[in-house]
Amino acid sequence: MFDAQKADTPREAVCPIHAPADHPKVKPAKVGILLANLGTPDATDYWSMRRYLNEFLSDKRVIDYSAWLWQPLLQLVILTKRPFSSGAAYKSIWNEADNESPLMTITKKQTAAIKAEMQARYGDDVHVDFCMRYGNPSTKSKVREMTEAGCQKILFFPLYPHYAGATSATANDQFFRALMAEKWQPIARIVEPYFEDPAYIDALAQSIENAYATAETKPEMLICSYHGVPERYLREGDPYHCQCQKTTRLLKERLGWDDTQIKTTFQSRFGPEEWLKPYTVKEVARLAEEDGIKNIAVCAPAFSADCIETLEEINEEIKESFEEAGGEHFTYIPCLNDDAAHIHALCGVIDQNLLGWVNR
Ligand SMILES: C=CC1=C(C)c2cc3[nH]c(cc4nc(cc5[nH]c(cc1n2)c(C)c5CCC(=O)O)C(CCC(=O)O)=C4C)c(C)c3C=C
Ligand SMILES: [Fe+2]
Ligand SMILES: [Fe+2]
Repeated sequence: MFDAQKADTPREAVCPIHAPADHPKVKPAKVGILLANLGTPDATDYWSMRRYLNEFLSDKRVIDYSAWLWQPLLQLVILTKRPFSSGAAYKSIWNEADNESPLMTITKKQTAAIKAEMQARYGDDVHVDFCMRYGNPSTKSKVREMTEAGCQKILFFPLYPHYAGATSATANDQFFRALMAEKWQPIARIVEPYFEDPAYIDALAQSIENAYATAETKPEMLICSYHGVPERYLREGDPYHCQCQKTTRLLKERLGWDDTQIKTTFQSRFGPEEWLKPYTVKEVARLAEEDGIKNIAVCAPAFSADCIETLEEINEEIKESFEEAGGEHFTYIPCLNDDAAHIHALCGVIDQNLLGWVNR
């Protein structure tokens, strides 16, 4: 005799007497771990670039101007030109072998490594996958897949060490929108920013120590170049700037350095507003011209994976700016990507957030 009081899950509590014969099959409960990154174009041609940039730059969390003012400018001016220039920049770093952008390739590798680690710890109780905020694979499609696979709980993990409205918050918004479409909404948790996590700081420090140990000539200064946001966002309450400054401080302390050896800068300014300063592209030129610094290293702690902003903007444009100003040696230190120490740090963050949901 069916006993609803003894049923383990609410789905089992569907009374067999009253449930119709075609009642959806109940799947064993699983926990979904959904990693999220920004998104990237599907290809470098004009229309693929336009679709991607349109979705990205129409997001009010990214550009918060009134749609009445912004949309005509975006559709009629920016999206007629930028898809060409950005497409050319993507072309210079494109992963031709897999016909995808580096951000996509690296996110796949990170997901596979985290999946292996999580399954070793928790077996088939966990289901690991990734989605993107813009473009493919969409957040909505992955939430659907996870629910379909029997995930009654989902841990959503935006792969940004720092909180910013333009990154973590908009990824979370998209996740919540996806949940709105679910008939039986899974229980959800969101992972908080992990920039202070000692294992993340340690992984960053190790990558810097390795780069310094193998550099031809030891860099005189390390530039921590973070993606910028309009300076106004800080005044309006976005904590991103403070979290970046703190990351550099924690890194400096972990490396046992002083203020002359490490510096915070911000890159990727877009549009006419003032963004967070100093701007990386100007600061590296100033260091070479005014301070006579010949040898620098640049790392990008705001990015969990190498992408257009690091491989093209830092390692091509910013490098050029340094060299044109008289700099001689420019070392780009890659993002943590799928380094073992990074995967270990990310899995540690996931473990903390799974407490009470799974047993080892
Ligand atoms: C225009 C406003 C933008 C804000 C604000 C912004 C914040 C922001 N972005 C990242 C991370 C990434 N941005 C990437 C690309 C990218 N960013 C913008 C604009 C803003 N970003 C544009 C227009 C683009 C596309 C490329 C271009 O045309 O210049 C990427 C890389 C994606 C890839 O496919 O490689 C990442 C990652 C952070 C962390 C951030 C604020 C904290
Ligand atoms: Fe960006
Ligand atoms: Fe850029």
